[in-house]
Amino acid sequence: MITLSEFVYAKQHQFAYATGELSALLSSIATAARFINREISKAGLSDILGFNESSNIQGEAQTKLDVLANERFKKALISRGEVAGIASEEDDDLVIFEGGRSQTSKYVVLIDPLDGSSNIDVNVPVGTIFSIYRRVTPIGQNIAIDDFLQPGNKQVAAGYVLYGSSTLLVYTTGQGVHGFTYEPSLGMFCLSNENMSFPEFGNTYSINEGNYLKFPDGVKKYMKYCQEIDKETHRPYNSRYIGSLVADFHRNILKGGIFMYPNTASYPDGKLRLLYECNPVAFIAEQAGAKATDGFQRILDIQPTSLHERSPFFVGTPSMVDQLMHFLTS
Ligand SMILES: O=P(O)(O)OC[C@H]1O[C@](O)(COP(=O)(O)O)[C@@H](O)[C@@H]1O
Ligand SMILES: [Mg+2]
Ligand SMILES: [Mg+2]
Repeated sequence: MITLSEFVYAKQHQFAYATGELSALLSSIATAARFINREISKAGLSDILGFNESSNIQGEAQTKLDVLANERFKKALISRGEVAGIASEEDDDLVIFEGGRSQTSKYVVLIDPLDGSSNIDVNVPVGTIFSIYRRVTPIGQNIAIDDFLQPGNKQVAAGYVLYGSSTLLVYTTGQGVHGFTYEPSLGMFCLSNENMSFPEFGNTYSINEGNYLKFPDGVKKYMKYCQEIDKETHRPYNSRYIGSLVADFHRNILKGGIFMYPNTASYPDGKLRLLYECNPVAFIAEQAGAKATDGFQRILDIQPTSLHERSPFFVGTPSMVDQLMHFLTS
């Protein structure tokens, strides 16, 4: 078995930047993920379920696990010298690390500490999503918002952790997508899925059909297309929706398929957050041979303007995204 740090070390010559920095960053994320995995696996026996008496800047009630995961990832990233600061779904503003780090450390991390919060209390898979950039502000100056508002095509690494029937950490640095399964008796993430790639063909569509009446016409037409009977094109497709982006995406990267969260009447700009949900998942998707768009442009080319901005998100098997785009643009 090859552990995460052994694999990253062996591959470090592929990482465009200084030796060891990436493995340090990934191992701090793995450390926090191990802790969260332990808390989730025994959640029913502890008081970790339910809501905290707080809400985040998006007005969403924070679950206790949202808050715990946020604190745990911050603690793990602060303990490393490479990170100058982070932005998190659960923090209204940037978290600039002290002790000179803001002037000297090279990386910033954007994170969704707990993805799929609505599924925590019902024992359905949830995740963590992270995105890593090199700072643009010169060393010696304090990092600022511009270091975080970089387009997704500038990411140096991205990944997710899926806390499911088994726990996986999946990441990319732009040289393919690799998955590591948590081995509890070793307490380590071990290589289980090297060079992951989307199957060429997909027959699963994933969308919250409960919002059907609120969807743009193009999305409604595409859903009808998915539901039509046509043996030649393997339709009707299967409809699968877990309600945790990480879990829905992970199923599709293994089996093929398309995930869609359009703009709706309730979320005119979409629900998912560009910086710490759409961009990292889009980077992984493209590295695995898939496509990711907001319905008009490549997600990774969007120039962000605010930390918690939302975006419509369509990601998956290229032929399925192309078919959707045909309905969205015609
Ligand atoms: O319940 P809805 O509206 O379908 O939304 C589900 C989506 O919202 C999310 O839960 C948002 O993420 P958070 O749980 O991190 O806020 C996604 O994981 C998921 O894809
Ligand atoms: Mg999320
Ligand atoms: Mg979240």
